[in-house]
Amino acid sequence: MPLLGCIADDFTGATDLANTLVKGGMTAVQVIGVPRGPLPEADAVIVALKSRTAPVAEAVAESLAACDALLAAGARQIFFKYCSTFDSTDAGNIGPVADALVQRLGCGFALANPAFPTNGRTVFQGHLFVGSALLNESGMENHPLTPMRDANLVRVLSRQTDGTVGLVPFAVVEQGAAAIRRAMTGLKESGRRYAIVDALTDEHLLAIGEAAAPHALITGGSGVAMGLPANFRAAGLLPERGAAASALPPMQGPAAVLAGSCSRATLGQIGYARDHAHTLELDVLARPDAGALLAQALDWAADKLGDHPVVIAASAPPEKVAALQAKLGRDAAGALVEETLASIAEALVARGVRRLVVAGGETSGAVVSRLGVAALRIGPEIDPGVPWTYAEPTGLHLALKSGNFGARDFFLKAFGA
Ligand SMILES: Nc1ncnc2c1ncn2[C@@H]1O[C@H](COP(=O)(O)OP(=O)(O)O)[C@@H](O)[C@H]1O
Ligand SMILES: O=C(O)[C@@H](O)C(=O)COP(=O)(O)O
Repeated sequence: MPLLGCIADDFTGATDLANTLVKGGMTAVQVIGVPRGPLPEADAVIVALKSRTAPVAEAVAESLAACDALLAAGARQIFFKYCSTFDSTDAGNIGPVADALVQRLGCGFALANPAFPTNGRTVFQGHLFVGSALLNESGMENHPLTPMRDANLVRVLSRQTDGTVGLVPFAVVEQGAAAIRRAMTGLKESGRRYAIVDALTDEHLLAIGEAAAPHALITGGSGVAMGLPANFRAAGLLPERGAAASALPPMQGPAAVLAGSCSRATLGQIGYARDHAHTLELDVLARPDAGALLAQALDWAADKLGDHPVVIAASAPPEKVAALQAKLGRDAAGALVEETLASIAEALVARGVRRLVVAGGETSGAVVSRLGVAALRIGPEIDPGVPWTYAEPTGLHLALKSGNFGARDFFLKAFGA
């Protein structure tokens, strides 16, 4: 019976959250899509949805179905995981999904906190920073699907909900868990449905997690989940599990990287890979045809597959992304690239690839769905927020890298190359 039931709005986000919980000593399994049968045995079950950019009604319906399955399995607390850069549009989907969950759980209130200080995401006076830049000056203003043009999360979330949004500011968070809990209770009693909670450090996140122990619903990035294992331990529900929480079968076999993220970090990682691995950069704009791009990639990879990774990227800088979107429309451009990379993944696995890194949340969703993966067991961390996973029933090792995560050498380092 899971202690914590999680609903993640994309697949990389789900592994990021699972990774945090495993590091905190919980066993965690990521299931792909709304569970249809019995849930796997784990302290935390993370349902990975591809709902971040889905139509609002679909995102809400799937999230509620996931919530119902988790509650039916006995989950004691629900966590709604979204991006540490609050990826969403004014239409949603963070607000509408959170609204639906608040209503389903009858809790009237939830905190909202995307901070992830280890990866440079902090929240101060309700404003989200990426490193030293405000969110809207961090490169996220150019995201292909969810451009973030306002760093004030109170405002951003207010535009997505008919509830009201308050703030638990830094000065309160600094005082620790009891003060944070009092502030959240005060906001709830004054009619606020949400509180954006400031956090600059892991200590802040641990205090927020402790303060939220009695909450039915927590919403945020993986950072705010850091404090949750201790709550279950303090309640006598979670035994000490040590390293057993992240053990996976041994990894071996041909290696590949597929990149569909156009984030600054991923573009940098592709730049590094150019000098250290066989790297193919697909020119989707010149040839917007999934079948032709698949044929090109397979032809190129034919004599290169082996223990040293091959890297195949559709990623492009903002002006090229904008040009493809102008030609095809935003959603069709994204769907074409996702279809292309999913087909390449399927063909590479058929040709023997056993270890695969996928860069990008939407991209990972497309690839994992195509590969027929039902669940991911979480293994050791490669870089903050990105673990190796073991995909069942396919027996592949997969690392789903959030677009913005990972060091510049991530695509080599993941394979020890
Ligand atoms: N060259 C390109 N032109 C237009 N869109 C692209 C291109 N390359 C990738 N995309 C799309 O951009 C989106 C990137 O989103 P995602 O995979 O979630 O990355 P991130 O993790 O950085 O958010 C995907 O829908 C992908 O298909
Ligand atoms: O919280 C995060 O930043 C990640 O877990 C995440 O959700 C990233 O999504 P993508 O950048 O779309 O991979």
